[in-house]
Amino acid sequence: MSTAVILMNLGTPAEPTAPAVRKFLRDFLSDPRVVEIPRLVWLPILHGIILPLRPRKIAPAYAEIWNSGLDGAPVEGAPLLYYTRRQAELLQESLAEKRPDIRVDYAMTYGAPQLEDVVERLQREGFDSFMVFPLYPQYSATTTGSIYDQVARIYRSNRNIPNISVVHNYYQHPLYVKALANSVREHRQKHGVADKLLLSFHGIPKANVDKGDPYYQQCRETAEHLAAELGLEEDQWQLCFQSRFGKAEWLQPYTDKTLIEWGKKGVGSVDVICPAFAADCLETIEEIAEENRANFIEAGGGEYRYIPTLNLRQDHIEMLAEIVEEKLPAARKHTG
Ligand SMILES: C=CC1=C(C)c2cc3[nH]c(cc4nc(cc5[nH]c(cc1n2)c(C)c5CCC(=O)O)C(CCC(=O)O)=C4C)c(C)c3C=C
Ligand SMILES: [Fe+2]
Ligand SMILES: [Fe+2]
Repeated sequence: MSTAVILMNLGTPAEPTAPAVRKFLRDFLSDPRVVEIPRLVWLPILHGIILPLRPRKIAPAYAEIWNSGLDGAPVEGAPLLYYTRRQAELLQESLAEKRPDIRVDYAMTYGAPQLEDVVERLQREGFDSFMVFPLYPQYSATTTGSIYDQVARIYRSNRNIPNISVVHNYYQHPLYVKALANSVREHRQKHGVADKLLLSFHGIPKANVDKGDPYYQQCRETAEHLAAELGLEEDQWQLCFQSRFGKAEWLQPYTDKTLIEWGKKGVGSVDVICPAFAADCLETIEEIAEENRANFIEAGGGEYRYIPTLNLRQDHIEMLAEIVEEKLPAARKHTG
């Protein structure tokens, strides 16, 4: 049996242009896992309002982060795609000694490379066992759930179904919490300790959680684990949700409103970390490191410092390697 691990993230436009952003958003926002509004209501809004307008607004933001990550970090093309490809390369190197039998590749839920194409290519090369590894520490039907749908599609279109497992979540993994804590500690060594640590997770509609999505609970626990690991008191940290989209209520408290409130109260300094993202991307570089900095400072806040996501940190790659080794024990069973 030859096994391949496929790292996955959400996807990003092919180019920082309005047509490419439109194509990406059409694919992404047509997924009923992402927007659960009935199709008859949602598709006219998507095609009549969002796709004609949003790409023109968002493309310049993508142009700003293209070929440059946080603070001009060396990146080729879109940061999310670049970091995911490099994570796959570094994970391959990290596994080389202990598990030279495992191939590491990557795919995106929306845009390229598509999971189905990657699996097909690897099957042609002789791989018959796959571990799909969504780089979402917390499970949500809107993200991880779509990846399960894509795996189900591969099952449906195959007679000889490949052996595929999916990593459901890893928010409780001790090495994940340790890597987050290390990133905060290293940041503090360089910049000092801020008055507050804001943990900003990507939001989802509140109704999804009311209907049973476990994402909120997993974010809460992640925040509590990290606060405990850092020895923070209740008033030193806050859990928040960012990137609200549309008119419905999303998970609260909202990141932008919290930072404005803190600015008005004259909070002297804040560190912001985004634990739900495995790589810096538009939602962190543009929305958190830039837009929300302006929100806080314009409202009267003092210093604002963004702590990069785990990206290519060695402890992040080692965490991925550890999860792969735990889930793919070298001693093979005699079934499946
Ligand atoms: C419309 C609803 C959305 C839900 C639900 C949602 C959940 C969700 N998203 C991420 C991570 C990422 N989101 C990214 C971009 C992005 N997300 C939405 C909307 C929803 N996300 C939009 C419309 C966009 C595109 C940008 C924009 O138009 O604002 C990205 C990629 C960013 C990039 O660099 O390309 C990531 C990653 C999570 C983790 C999540 C739920 C848990
Ligand atoms: Fe999103
Ligand atoms: Fe956004």
